[in-house]
Amino acid sequence: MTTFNEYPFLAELGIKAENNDGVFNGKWGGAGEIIKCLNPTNNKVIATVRGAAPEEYETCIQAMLAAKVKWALTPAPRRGEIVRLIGQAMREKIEPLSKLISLEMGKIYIEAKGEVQEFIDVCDYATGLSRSINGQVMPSERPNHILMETWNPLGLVGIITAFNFPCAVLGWNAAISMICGNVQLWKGASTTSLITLAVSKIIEKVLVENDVDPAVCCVLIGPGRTVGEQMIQDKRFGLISFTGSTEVGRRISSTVHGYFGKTILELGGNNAIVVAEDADIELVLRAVLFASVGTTGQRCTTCRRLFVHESLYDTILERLTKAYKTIKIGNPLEEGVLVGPLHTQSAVKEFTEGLEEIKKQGGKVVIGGNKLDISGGNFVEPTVVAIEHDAPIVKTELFVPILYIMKFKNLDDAFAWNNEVPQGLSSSLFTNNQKNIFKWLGPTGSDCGIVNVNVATNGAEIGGAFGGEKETGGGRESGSDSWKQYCRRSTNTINYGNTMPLSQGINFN
Ligand SMILES: NC(=O)c1ccc[n+]([C@@H]2O[C@H](COP(=O)([O-])OP(=O)(O)OC[C@H]3O[C@@H](n4cnc5c(N)ncnc54)[C@H](O)[C@@H]3O)[C@@H](O)[C@H]2O)c1
Repeated sequence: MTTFNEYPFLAELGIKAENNDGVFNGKWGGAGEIIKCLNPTNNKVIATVRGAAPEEYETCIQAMLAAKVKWALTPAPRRGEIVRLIGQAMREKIEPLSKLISLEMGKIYIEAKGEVQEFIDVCDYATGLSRSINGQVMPSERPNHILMETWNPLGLVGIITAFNFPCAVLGWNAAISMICGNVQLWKGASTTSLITLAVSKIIEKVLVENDVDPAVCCVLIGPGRTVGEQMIQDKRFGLISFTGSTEVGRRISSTVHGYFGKTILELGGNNAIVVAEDADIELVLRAVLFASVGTTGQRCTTCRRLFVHESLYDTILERLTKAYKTIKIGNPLEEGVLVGPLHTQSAVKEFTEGLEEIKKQGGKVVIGGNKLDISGGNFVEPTVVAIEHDAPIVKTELFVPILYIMKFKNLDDAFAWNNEVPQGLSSSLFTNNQKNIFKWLGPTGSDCGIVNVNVATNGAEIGGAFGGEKETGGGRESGSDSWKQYCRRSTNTINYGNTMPLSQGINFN
């Protein structure tokens, strides 16, 4: 028995109560394991999906290979128009899709809607970009020669995504990859299979209605250990774009780089906010609350470490504690709720075991710290812990709403603490002092991929390149020049003269 009938919006997205097909190779199928899609608010089954059987993998690859050339030869602005129509189709389904994201992933409705909006925004961005992806022309040292570069598609792109952004991360990748002329295979997290299905159906409809081979966007639903492994070991992919944990990212890096394949790796974060002596406290409090409890602490950019100047520490701790007390925890589809459940029961275990370890390492719970018994779901209290900056646990990413708060005297120490962890995704400094700002942005400042001032660590806009350094993987997605990663660059020298001068003045006669 599923709880499907309680959610009328599922039918609007083309989802059935049982045995939804979990493979799309231009046609829908699925002959593998049955996946039960759970609602983290009560751990009841919403619907079931039949995942991919191992042999169905090759049917996707063959369909993609068959679709590849025509798509690569379609003019980029036409590809951009298709992406625009996908964005439009997502706009039309924003309400049911956002409800599904809340239901299956567990984030609150307004954040889910923001996630779909992000997908739409990146489609609009990619549409514009489809008329401006360009190479350079450089001056040649030889007479009657032109030196330039061209950017061509990579062919097959594999996109493996995490549970926490089950819709937007596909958009970041697929919209840009499509305008670059690639065909894609998407494997979402199996715990968010219904979202993968719903988004794929929206894309399929646009492709079919516009006479594009729907195998341009194929889908395989199934676990990482089967489907994911098949993808990362397949040299036919020009790129594997992976979003997920550093642990799995390490496996992907060693496998794909082992055959000199290309990757985009968007891995774990351990993000800090540094509050300088002259910071605007009102801004700090608003930013810290959103950054530490938003998405129940399950954003890669969640603020996990808060370094506060000693002169502000007591005030900030007191006001933050007050604010934490007012947070409404509950069903993410209910208005007014700010914190939904954790995504899985194993995340609840990570929370409780994490807190035990924190206490062993000298951490003191200031507020929160408990598992909550609400409707049989995966609820926990957002938690603040006072601890030393260099406790080993502070250097790991616990993917739950636990915020570490630490006091500093000297801003240089706080900058060093920001950089002392293995991860390097996002960081923010709160200050009104321009010397602090430029130091933070400069060579001895934050070593992260995202370095902010007076805004939270999370909530990035799509126009910038998103990603991080060190164990966050080094990849960049979405805006700026991230599109280049979805292309093969060639440098071209063209001789339009009648002689053969050699570079570096070499005379070879
Ligand atoms: N840097 C970023 O942009 C970013 C964004 C979102 C999430 N994340 C990170 O993702 C993590 C949370 O997500 P998660 O728990 O879904 O991560 P995860 O690593 O457990 O899973 C991510 C994806 O990898 C697949 N996978 C697992 N094993 C695989 C294998 N051997 N081969 C191929 N694929 C495999 C999973 O099925 C899933 O689709 C956190 O660490 C978070 O910081 C990073």
